[in-house]
Amino acid sequence: MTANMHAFANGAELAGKLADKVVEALSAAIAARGSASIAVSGGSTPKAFFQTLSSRPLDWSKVTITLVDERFVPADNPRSNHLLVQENLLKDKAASAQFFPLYQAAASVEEAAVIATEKTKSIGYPFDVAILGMGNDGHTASFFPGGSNLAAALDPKSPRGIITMEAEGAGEPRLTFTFSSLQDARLLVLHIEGQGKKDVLAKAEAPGDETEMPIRAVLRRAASPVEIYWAP
Ligand SMILES: O=C1O[C@H](COP(=O)(O)O)[C@@H](O)[C@H](O)[C@H]1O
Repeated sequence: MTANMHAFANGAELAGKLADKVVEALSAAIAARGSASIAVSGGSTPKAFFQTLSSRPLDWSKVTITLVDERFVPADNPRSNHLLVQENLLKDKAASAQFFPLYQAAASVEEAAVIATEKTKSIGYPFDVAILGMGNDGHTASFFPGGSNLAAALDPKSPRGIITMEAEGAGEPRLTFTFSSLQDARLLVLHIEGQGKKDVLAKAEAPGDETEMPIRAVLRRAASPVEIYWAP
């Protein structure tokens, strides 16, 4: 489908411009439907963007925030995406937003996925905004090459909701929204930084199997245009 590249001089400039774009999309959703939703990624890339976004004026009490994916670890674990969002986004002006975690204190990751799917249904689809990241192995969300549930995660016929993923490169078992849940977000962003990630993107844009670089599913088949935000 369509991908539009937005390149910036540095991460701070990117964080500001991406926050502008996201606030515009969330404000439009509130004006049109009375509420707004955003699914965000974890990892090392989004920290500065989260901090910038959290300081922006908006009726945050009408905004629901969730995660694109999560590790099967509680929120006090340093590797938790929830913790990253808690410390960098759910503060300042954005403190009044509602947050839906994916991690559930269930006996198994499978059970947690069922509970999280049920709980996040009330957010409503499509998401107004989904911000994806990308790993150096070409994964996005928790769609990992060689992942245990990769085929189901990428299948456009799989239902919206959360499924489990285990993979060599993933560390802990993961919880991830399916491709069908994310690909039609009203604003669909791929946020990457560094020359290395730009090179990975170029490889993903070349011919090759989706399962080798699952970000290809988004670049090739997302219903919404993919807005790529990049800085060196
Ligand atoms: O495992 C994950 O990694 C990706 C990319 O993370 P980064 O550290 O390279 O920015 C992230 O998008 C995803 O949400 C996270 O769970």
